[in-house]
Amino acid sequence: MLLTDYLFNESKKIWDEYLKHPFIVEMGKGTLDKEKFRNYLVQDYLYLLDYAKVYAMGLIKSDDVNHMKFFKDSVNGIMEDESATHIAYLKELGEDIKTLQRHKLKLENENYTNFMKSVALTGDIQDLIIAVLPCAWSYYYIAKEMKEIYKDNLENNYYAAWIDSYSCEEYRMCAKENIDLANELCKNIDDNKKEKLKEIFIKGSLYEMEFWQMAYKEIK
Ligand SMILES: Cc1ncc(C[n+]2csc(CCO)c2C)c(N)n1
Repeated sequence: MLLTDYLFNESKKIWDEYLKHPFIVEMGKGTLDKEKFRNYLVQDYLYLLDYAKVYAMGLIKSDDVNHMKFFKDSVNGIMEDESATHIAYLKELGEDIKTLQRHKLKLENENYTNFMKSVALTGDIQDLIIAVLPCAWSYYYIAKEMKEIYKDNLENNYYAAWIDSYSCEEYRMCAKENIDLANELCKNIDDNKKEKLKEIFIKGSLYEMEFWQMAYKEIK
């Protein structure tokens, strides 16, 4: 069995809870409070800056030129393409884009990015790719499921562009490249390492849930 199939099975319960989370359900129905969405995007913009640093560390820890290029291209994709969807929504919501990076990280956000940065600094390249995988993969999983569950609700849904940006073919490929690299880098691991990687993957999946919870629970 592929390592990523194993990790998916071990975390599926958590991932299916994402789909029931009120933030996701209300986005799907189009009823989510726009102020909550705006605060979420500001936090997520800051999150992406730290996330890009983790991929930059992946480049440093790689010893294969194709892997280096993957991490380089990922930094670019995160800092240009993904941030662009955030910025388009944030502009429309009246947020001042020039001062975005001055916002303060909320605790749950900081805990999550500190976790990934610490794995990136103290672990090996296998630990690193597994720490970022719930992030790179779960958004595709969520958006793809939302597209099906809420298919009759998307025409005039304010959040349809968000759902589209994470369920589109380009993003499917992005998630797949991360999954494929994880399987390639981890193809010769022993059972101890597999157990360690499972713990990293589950922790990342739980931090993703905390992020949705953080986004939903407070307006500011
Ligand atoms: C909290 C949080 N988790 C995951 C993503 C999704 N995401 C972040 S970077 C990236 C590209 C993968 O290389 C993707 C899909 C997000 N935006 N915010």
